[in-house]
Amino acid sequence: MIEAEGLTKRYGSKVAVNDLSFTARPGTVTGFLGPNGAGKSTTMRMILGLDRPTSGTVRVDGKQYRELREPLRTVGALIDAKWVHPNRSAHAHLRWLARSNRIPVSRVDEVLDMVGLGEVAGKRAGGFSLGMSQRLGIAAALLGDPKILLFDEPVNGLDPKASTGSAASCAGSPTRAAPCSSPATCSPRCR
Ligand SMILES: Nc1ncnc2c1ncn2[C@@H]1O[C@H](COP(=O)(O)OP(=O)(O)OP(=O)(O)O)[C@@H](O)[C@H]1O
Repeated sequence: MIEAEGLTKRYGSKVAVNDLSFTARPGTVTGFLGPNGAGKSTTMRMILGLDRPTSGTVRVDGKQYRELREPLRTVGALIDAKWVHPNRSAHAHLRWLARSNRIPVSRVDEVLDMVGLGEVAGKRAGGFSLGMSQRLGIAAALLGDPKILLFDEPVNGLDPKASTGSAASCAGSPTRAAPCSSPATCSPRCR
């Protein structure tokens, strides 16, 4: 579960997120909807401790992200698919993530196969297309088999087959709309 209370982020005089409160409950697909610049990515970065709120709190399973001992086992995230050292192979990138969270290295091969990158596991991530990078980011999010997955525009660059695949798996999930607490935030039913 993710719980935000009065979450606010200002960059100088710019208010990126204004007094946002919401609960993203287990077994639901919760979406952040809003125009460009509405504060969706900033909200996700605050959930993951990559941005510090100006005020308010956000907790993942009752804790701040930085308090999670092996965070990849609780929450898997894809925020920026190009955040990978370009000279590392897909396998090497996932290996260090796995080791940092005491995840068996055997899991690296599993998630690479899941996202269809098994055949290019040894290739430099810097040479990947956007869609391949997105797949690698999704593999990283799945690495710790977490209960919570947090994705920022995950189908950017994915081919129709991959995009439809994610929609199909979504269609089978139990979903429930959570209350909207800000114009920029709501929880649509999975379509
Ligand atoms: N590091 C930063 N420094 C200054 N302003 C920032 C910073 N990060 C984001 N902003 C500003 O905060 C606002 C919200 O940005 P954010 O990236 O969260 O929007 P978004 O809803 O994810 O947009 P998009 O749909 O285009 O991805 C924007 O006005 C943006 O310019």
